[in-house]
Amino acid sequence: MYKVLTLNNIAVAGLRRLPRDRYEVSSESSSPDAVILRSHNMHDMTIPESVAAIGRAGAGVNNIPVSAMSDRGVPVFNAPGANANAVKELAVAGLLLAARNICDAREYVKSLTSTGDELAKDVENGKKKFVGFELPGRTLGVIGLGAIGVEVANVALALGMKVVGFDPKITVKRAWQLSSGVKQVETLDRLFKASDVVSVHVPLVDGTKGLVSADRLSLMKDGSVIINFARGGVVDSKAALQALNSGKLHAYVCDFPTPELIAHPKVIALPHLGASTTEAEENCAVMVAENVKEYLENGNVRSSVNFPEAVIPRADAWRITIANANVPNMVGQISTCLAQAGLNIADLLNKSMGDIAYTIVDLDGPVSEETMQAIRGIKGVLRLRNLGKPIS
Ligand SMILES: NC(=O)c1ccc[n+]([C@@H]2O[C@H](COP(=O)([O-])OP(=O)(O)OC[C@H]3O[C@@H](n4cnc5c(N)ncnc54)[C@H](O)[C@@H]3O)[C@@H](O)[C@H]2O)c1
Ligand SMILES: O=C(O)CC[C@@H](O)C(=O)O
Repeated sequence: MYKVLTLNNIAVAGLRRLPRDRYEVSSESSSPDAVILRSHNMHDMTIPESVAAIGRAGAGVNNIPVSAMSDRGVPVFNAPGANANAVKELAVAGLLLAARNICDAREYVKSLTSTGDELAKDVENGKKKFVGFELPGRTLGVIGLGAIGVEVANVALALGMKVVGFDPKITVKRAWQLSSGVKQVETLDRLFKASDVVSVHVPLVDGTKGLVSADRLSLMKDGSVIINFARGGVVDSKAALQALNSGKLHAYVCDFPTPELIAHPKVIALPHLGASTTEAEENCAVMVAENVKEYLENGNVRSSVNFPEAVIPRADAWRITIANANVPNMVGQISTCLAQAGLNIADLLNKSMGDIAYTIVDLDGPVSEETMQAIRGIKGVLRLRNLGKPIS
């Protein structure tokens, strides 16, 4: 029986992918084989040694100690693209909320107590305070052209906007998806100078902390808009508040409220709602449950943020998997241990990503505990798993 600890509500459609005859899924477990979560902060918890895999039912992994897990030979899986449409739709909604002053206008209408002709007068008199702007001809700058950024850029073009994008590490897959109408800019400063609206879609890592800074905001035209459905830390919120006060910014739309942001009348803050649709929650849960199951049962790695993609279809063989430091002669030493035990290798795959290498070995006989100990003793081996024969 595999034990899976859930740290947030995970859509039932995903949990159903973990059959009850083989999986015990619970929100309390002291020795789980895997953890599945959404935004729970794992940095503050002690992660049991039993954990062999972590699955993030979403895109961002800044709530998970990924580097510490790599040191332990534990893959962290996420669900790339599974919530991109949901975030795109909310980013576009945010753009329209800001452009047409919809939140303030709604507040105004809610405040009206008049009726009949008086109400009609209040409506007509009040609306001049909420005159907005239209999108065609305005420029949207998209920072981060990944699963979400590409969708936001493409839909903005369809709405008649000019779109400029910045992503020095755009993948070939995303470049193919990006409309040819999106203009690439070479530097962030150029993007800020060119844009009426900037939307950020980058992960929160050291290099993106405070990326939307006072200096960059100062390059924008007066009355610009920042949209942040990435992470709170990507925008220097003090600088954003100052820019709102000076009129440099017309609005700051963000999914990550702080008391200061909530208190400001020009901030449109939402409760981390980007991925909160039934469809996105199900897509993420299904993708991550499938990938965690595939790793637990077959050792295959798909969509991990710290492990290389590594898949060997399951044959009628005994399988071991080894996560190790990406240094020379590891496969040689592992093969020697197996040869000394008289085991014949039927198939072997060795892949690496950064400092981590991962090896799947299919053998024509079972691996004894003694051989497992010998492999575990090789310097650089981080984690060894004996998966036996496939579950029939
Ligand atoms: N509000 C929400 O509910 C919600 C939902 C999903 C994702 N997110 C956030 O959005 C982020 C992006 O999601 P995604 O699915 O598009 O991820 P993704 O990995 O597909 O795309 C991220 C892109 O950012 C680029 N990038 C990284 N650093 C950059 C930098 N300094 N400058 C420019 N580009 C840079 C990468 O090359 C990549 O193409 C996630 O990491 C997460 O933090 C929030
Ligand atoms: O799980 C959520 O609701 C938010 C997910 C989102 O922040 C992500 O990074 O995918």
